[in-house]
Amino acid sequence: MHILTAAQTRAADQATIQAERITSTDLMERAAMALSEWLLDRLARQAVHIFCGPGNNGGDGLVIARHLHHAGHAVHVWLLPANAYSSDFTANRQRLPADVPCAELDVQRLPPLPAGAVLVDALFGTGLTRVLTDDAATLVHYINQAHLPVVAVDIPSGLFADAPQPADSPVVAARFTVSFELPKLAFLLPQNAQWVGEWHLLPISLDKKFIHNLPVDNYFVEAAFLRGRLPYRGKFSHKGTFGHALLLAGSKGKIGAAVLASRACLHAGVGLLTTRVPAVGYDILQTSAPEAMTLVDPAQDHITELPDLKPYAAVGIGPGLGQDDVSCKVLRQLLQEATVPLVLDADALNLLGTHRDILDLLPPDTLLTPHPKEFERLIGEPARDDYHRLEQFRGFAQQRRCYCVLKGAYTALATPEGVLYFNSTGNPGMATGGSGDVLTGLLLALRADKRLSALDAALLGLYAHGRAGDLAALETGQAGLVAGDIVRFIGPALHELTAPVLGL
Ligand SMILES: NC(=O)C1=CN([C@@H]2O[C@H](COP(=O)(O)OP(=O)(O)OC[C@H]3O[C@@H](n4cnc5c(N)ncnc54)[C@H](OP(=O)(O)O)[C@@H]3O)[C@@H](O)[C@H]2O)[C@@H](O)CC1
Ligand SMILES: Nc1ncnc2c1ncn2[C@@H]1O[C@H](COP(=O)(O)OP(=O)(O)O)[C@@H](O)[C@H]1O
Ligand SMILES: [K+]
Repeated sequence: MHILTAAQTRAADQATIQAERITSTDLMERAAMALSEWLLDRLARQAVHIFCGPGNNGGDGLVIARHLHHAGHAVHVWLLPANAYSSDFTANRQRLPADVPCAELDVQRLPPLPAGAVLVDALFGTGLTRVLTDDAATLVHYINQAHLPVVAVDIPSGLFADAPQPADSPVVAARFTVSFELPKLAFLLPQNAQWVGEWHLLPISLDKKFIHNLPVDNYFVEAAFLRGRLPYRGKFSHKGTFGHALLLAGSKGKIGAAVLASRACLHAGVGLLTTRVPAVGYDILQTSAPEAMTLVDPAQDHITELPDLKPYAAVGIGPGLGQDDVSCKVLRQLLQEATVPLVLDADALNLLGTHRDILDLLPPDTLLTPHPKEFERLIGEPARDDYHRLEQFRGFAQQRRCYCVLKGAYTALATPEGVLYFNSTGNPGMATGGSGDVLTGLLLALRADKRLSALDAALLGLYAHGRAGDLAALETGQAGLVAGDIVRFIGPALHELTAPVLGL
């Protein structure tokens, strides 16, 4: 799915209006009708108080008021006074049945809101041009202080769709944000979670062709985008077909990371896996991942030597590696000698951050999987906010010609071309030690599979990792989920994305 800017969203509205030969009032009716139905599916008998601004977001609120009223709900409409109103606002103000209570707000004397009411925030949407002040700001504080459930129409009022706002700007804190057709960048960033709440998208048949042709550099990745991209396993395949991966992982006290990454790699369909561990990990790995071949390092506690790379189709390094100087030498040598795809995680990334000269050795198309703290160490500069971090991230992938992952609730992938793909799967149960090691193993298996491009391997891996976590959580609950549970569901998650055998 494309992630559009506010300006592109407006253009898509206009294109739809022209292509379908409808009026903007018709499109508003369609959008607000969909939102009314969303509300009607969830409302019991609560009174609904709808706050409407002067533009089309407020117009949506008026349409919603009409539909809820016709459905028999007690609705109160509150209008924010303004000098000018959009024409669709005015049209729908006239269409509001006379028996719906509707009043202009006097922000000096705001009415008490009844306990148990549901609030609908239709003050400002994508037309927000500046930070809210004066009456609008007072109203936002009043809504937030009511501590009642708020449903935001399109976007919480006061929040920019695709840019940061100054700290302490007034923004409605919604429990639900219900938007139309496509997600907004603002929904995907941790700094906005307190306002956006749980977000939902409603289809309103915007012009697909127009949207498809818009130049975008942010995408939201769902199953439909990936389904069928993982090639099926041909009848006469053998283990060589799926590649032989090498994993360098583990140090004393962190052999579990090597185990988790190895098991994930095996469950993701790798043909053969060799895992290099220090001697302390030999028994552990052979017992807990017997399908992996173990290549024991001469040193007891850290990996100190790089094995011959010739047999391998891809190499992963980092989980539980530690940051010993000798391991750093191994990393340096790997970057200098490798001619196959690389996956770098955890301590491999931390080592790149502390030995910045090795960064210049990164082979093109290397896949790096930092979480935000590791990313900060990697680039050596803290981000001002989540938007700034995304731009650092995009710039890093472009400058280093690599694929970089930024892990989180909506894990992002940046490509060497500077395009960002946000993953849609995963849940907070995965915020548990070892989940990232599982991702590394999974990605390593897909990078060892020569049938997949670097981009497809990364996108499929991120999606399948989150999906496996979602399937696991159905069984364990989120709190009960541990990283090993994710491994058990990698197979089913990948199966959902696999092309049908000889499918047309
Ligand atoms: N996407 C879709 O597919 C569809 C979208 N639709 C809906 O349209 C919404 C966009 O509507 P919109 O363009 O009329 O803008 P909106 O958000 O109502 O605000 C504009 C008004 O606010 C004002 N204003 C701005 N900033 C301000 C500030 N800081 N403080 C005070 N005032 C401020 C601005 O005035 P001005 O900047 O000129 O002073 C103007 O009066 C969109 O979010 C969705 O709900 C559906 O109906 C159809 C399908
Ligand atoms: N709230 C969340 N929602 C979805 N996925 C999450 C969430 N928290 C963590 N994850 C996922 O779990 C993994 C955690 O990785 P990482 O922080 O490297 O863990 P570790 O170092 O313990 O292995 C990442 O893939 C991340 O996207
Ligand atoms: K709104």
